[in-house]
Amino acid sequence: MDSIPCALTIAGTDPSGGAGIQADLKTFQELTVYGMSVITSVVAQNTTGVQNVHHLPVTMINEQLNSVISDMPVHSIKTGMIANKDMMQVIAEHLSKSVVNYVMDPVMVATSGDPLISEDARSFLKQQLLPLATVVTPNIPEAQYITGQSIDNTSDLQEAAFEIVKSFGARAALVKGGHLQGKAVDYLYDGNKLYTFEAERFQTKNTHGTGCTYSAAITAHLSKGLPLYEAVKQAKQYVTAAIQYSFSLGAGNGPTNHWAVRKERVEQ
Ligand SMILES: Nc1ncnc2c1ncn2[C@@H]1O[C@H](COP(=O)(O)OP(=O)(O)OP(=O)(O)O)[C@@H](O)[C@H]1O
Ligand SMILES: Cc1ncc(COP(=O)(O)O)c(N)n1
Repeated sequence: MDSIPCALTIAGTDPSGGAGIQADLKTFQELTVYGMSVITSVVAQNTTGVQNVHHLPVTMINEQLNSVISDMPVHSIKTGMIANKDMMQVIAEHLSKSVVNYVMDPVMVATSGDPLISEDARSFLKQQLLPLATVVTPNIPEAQYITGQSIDNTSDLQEAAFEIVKSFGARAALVKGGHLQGKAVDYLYDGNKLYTFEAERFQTKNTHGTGCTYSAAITAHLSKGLPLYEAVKQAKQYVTAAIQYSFSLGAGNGPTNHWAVRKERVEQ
């Protein structure tokens, strides 16, 4: 491996800086990983919701991928918002040739409730992209869509993690319990073992970009060569601190705080 760990995010943008490409690059930077990005859609959004979306032509997404892959070392890849099936097809072609870890955040809807991908993209994601993933990181609505089962408690979360690996072909599934009550519990199933990651729940509405931050932190740790369990463990610590100290910025759901982890490290 080259001396500098390098990670690539393929996702949409957030000009307010809380989610999407911007959240991913902040996370990579904070975790001392060299960050690179391929933009799928330019999204006019902020803490209150999505105002407009402009999808880049598929040829442009393909060319961005070629530019990065032909020249730069890529030690891990994450995908976030991929709005339509055509985009997914071209991204899947690149991913199927790649041998590096692939973290799939199956982004479907923003925290604000605005849909971010089309119906046909959802089904393509489930059938074609999921089997390529080293780990997929659905929240509850996304895990419900993938499995077709409702998730009301932690035992349903565990079942969903098993199901996504056994029936849908992801190598591992991290099903996130952020949308339940009580402790913030997530389950990772890697085909052999089920792991539990538990943290205190903070009473805050400022959760814009938590899913992006978490999956980007996992990607960063994987590009440093950490095994999956350790990468998720450290990423959970990162996202928990980023939520604990999240910013009350904007009129809606404020963003996560990427300095929080550094601040905690300094204070220890
Ligand atoms: N209020 C909270 N306090 C502590 N941890 C939380 C809180 N809300 C969510 N989490 C944790 O944050 C991570 C992201 O989980 P969540 O289920 O919210 O993902 P998501 O829905 O994809 O995020 P997003 O809000 O960006 O769409 C998980 O580890 C979850 O347990
Ligand atoms: C470009 C982009 N990607 C992902 C999300 C989801 O993040 P969240 O659910 O936290 O709003 C988003 N809002 N925008």
